[in-house]
Amino acid sequence: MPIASSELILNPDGSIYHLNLKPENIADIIITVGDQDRVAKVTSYFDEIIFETQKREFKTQTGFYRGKKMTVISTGIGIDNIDIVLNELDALVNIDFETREIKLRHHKLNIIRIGTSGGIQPHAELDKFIMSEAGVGFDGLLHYYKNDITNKEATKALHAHLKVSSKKPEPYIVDADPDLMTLFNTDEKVIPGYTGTNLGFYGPQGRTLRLETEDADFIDQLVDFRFQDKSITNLEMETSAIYALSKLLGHGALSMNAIIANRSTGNFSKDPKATVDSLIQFTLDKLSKL
Ligand SMILES: O=P(O)(O)O[C@H]1O[C@H](CO)[C@@H](O)[C@H]1O
Ligand SMILES: O=c1cc[nH]c(=O)[nH]1
Repeated sequence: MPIASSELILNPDGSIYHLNLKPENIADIIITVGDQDRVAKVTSYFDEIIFETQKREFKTQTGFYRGKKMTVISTGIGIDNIDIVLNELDALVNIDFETREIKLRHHKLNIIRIGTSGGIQPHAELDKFIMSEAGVGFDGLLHYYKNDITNKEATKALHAHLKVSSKKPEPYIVDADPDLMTLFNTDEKVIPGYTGTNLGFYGPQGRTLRLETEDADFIDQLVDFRFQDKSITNLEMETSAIYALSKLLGHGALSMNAIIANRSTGNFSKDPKATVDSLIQFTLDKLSKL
């Protein structure tokens, strides 16, 4: 059955609705960044850029780094944009836009996020790189999809540990791609950890400016959580959904996080741009060996 034009929406030029991309515009290695200005920072290290486009916050450039074809795309901030970016990237490789049918042979992408994040454990120090071994989702997106892809033991341990308002979405934990983790984990610069993802920067990450939060000890509860030898090291706003949708759609995913704030010490990086630049170069070097 062809997918209806209200569901798979194509622009008049045949590109997909939000991303403005056609299947031939993307590589199998996809780097996602939140900030649209970070796209050009990544591709400034490319040997060649062969394609670029932008619609809203979704800026894309495709090119070659050390002979490897890669696409860099900005997702903007938040889980809602990840739902769009992951579904549309998958459609580009796994749905035939002419027939609107799902292709018989599955095409796998490797999706690597280069993001910024706030450390919540003392060892998630400013300007370090956290490799997310798992995404801990407080956002609820996964519950809108039929799924059986969570790390069940870790999720169960988190449910037993957390004491928060029942009005909040049920948290879920999804593991990173093991092959991508092996590629990135061989470097002393990398700190492995579980990355908490939530649907806001202030209240949902336990920040109070003028508003009081419900569950005032939420971050303390996250700091104290342990599963085997794992702890939640950092918080940001995309990783859990990237991991969840990648796993559901059969793609590999890994999230790399530049720690620019540390919530346990109350400090912010003196030079976040330099830290992000260093993570970009580190990630590109690793991906050139994929
Ligand atoms: O720097 P990026 O990749 O946008 O990531 C982090 O920064 C934004 C919040 O400032 C959120 O998107 C969060 O996940
Ligand atoms: O604390 C932080 C820092 C960056 N991004 C976030 O989402 N949280």
